[in-house]
Amino acid sequence: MNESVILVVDDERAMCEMVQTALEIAGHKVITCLSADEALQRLKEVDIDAVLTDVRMPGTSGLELCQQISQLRPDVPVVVMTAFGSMELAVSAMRNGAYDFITKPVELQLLRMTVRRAVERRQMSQKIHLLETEAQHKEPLPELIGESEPMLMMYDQLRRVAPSDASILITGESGTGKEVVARCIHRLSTRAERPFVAVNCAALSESLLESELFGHEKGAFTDARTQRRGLFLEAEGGTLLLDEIGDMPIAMQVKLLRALEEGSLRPVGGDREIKFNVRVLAATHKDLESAVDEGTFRQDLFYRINVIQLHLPPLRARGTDVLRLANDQIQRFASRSGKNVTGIAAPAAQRLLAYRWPGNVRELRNVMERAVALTQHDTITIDDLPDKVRDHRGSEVFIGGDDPSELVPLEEIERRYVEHVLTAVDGNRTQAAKILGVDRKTLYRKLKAAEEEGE
Ligand SMILES: Nc1ncnc2c1ncn2[C@@H]1O[C@H](COP(=O)(O)OP(=O)(O)OP(=O)(O)O)[C@@H](O)[C@H]1O
Repeated sequence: MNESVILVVDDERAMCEMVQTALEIAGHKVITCLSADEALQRLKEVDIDAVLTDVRMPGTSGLELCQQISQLRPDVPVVVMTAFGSMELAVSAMRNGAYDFITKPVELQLLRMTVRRAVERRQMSQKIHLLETEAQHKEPLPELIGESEPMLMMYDQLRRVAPSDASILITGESGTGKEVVARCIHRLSTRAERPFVAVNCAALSESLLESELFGHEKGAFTDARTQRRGLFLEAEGGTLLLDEIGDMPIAMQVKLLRALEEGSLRPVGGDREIKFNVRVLAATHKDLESAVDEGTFRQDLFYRINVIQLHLPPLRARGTDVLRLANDQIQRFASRSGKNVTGIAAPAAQRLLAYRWPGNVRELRNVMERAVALTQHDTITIDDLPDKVRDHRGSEVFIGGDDPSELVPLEEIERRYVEHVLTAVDGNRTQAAKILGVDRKTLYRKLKAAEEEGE
């Protein structure tokens, strides 16, 4: 049992001291309070494992204290000390949420036993809660396919951050599923019943982007024949995803930051400020920190949107998720086209695992759509795969032939081998690091370098 903290509440100082000594001998840490109000304050400040309280006290009574703790901190067990013979008081304390009672004069052996039981109960229920939330956090999410270790870690993080209102920056290569993740955050947030709106900041010129986001008044510019509300106001109460934020023109970045800081915007051509209540998510495949260094992305905006970062691993780091995703796509495309295709033949599966997927899940989807359309079998074969996938030799060949033009640098061999090991262990980095004989930090560094190279 870890060292536990017991809060002892009694208006008699001598009683507090006696109980304190007895419990400290038993290895507990003890905090004493002379009133219930002081105890409630301490409960807010310190992680208390159990409370031991007198019932009759001036001001807030021990019974009221039981009631308040059972509402505010139902996880903290309360043991009441009642005078010998006042059984009714003990019963009403239990009705008010007390966990147990002991009678005064306190028998020290019994006191220690009762307190130990209360502490054990709390630690047990904490453990159960932890296990329950861990299990829940690691469960896959319905929108996302993938059970590899890096994806499970991402789901865990996503579930933790979704309910808060914080800005989240979703990073990852193109086609890794950043928009799907943004929708998922919205669904798990308190804003789920309100709109989710996404805009691609790279697709619009600066002036169009401003009117797209903030709206415009009628006649604000040549084409503005009618008034437009803009996406911020369309997303009112909900979530706005600013996709490809790394490509937002710098002048627009200034206007966006101002709007985010003030929680209000001014439509193009308008002269009034309109308040909005929108959670902003941003996504990018670019390294924004480097963009800040290069002066193409404003540092103040970076800090504003990067409160929490969720990183999506590239598909090549997700082990056998490639096959899970491929099978899902096959099912979709087969049922759409009415073809009877049910899976992937083993040699084709090997090629899918070896290929680097620079376009990630989007590229895989296109490859599977084509394969389902082409195949004349009930499983996808090597012949149904495009040349780039079929001919990719990936990690099968570590050393080329004798032809010097086929030989590759040592670094490339290392990268291929790291990927090969990661695929074999289904993306489990701890296991991969063990096999490779490096610590996890070194492995992370190597993966990051490989990821940057792949971009
Ligand atoms: N884990 C996943 N499970 C199922 N489908 C996925 C997953 N990840 C991505 N997809 C699908 O892959 C396609 C690309 O995903 P998405 O548009 O979210 O990627 P992105 O990272 O936002 O790309 P870009 O950076 O180019 O905007 C979509 O059709 C999406 O539904």
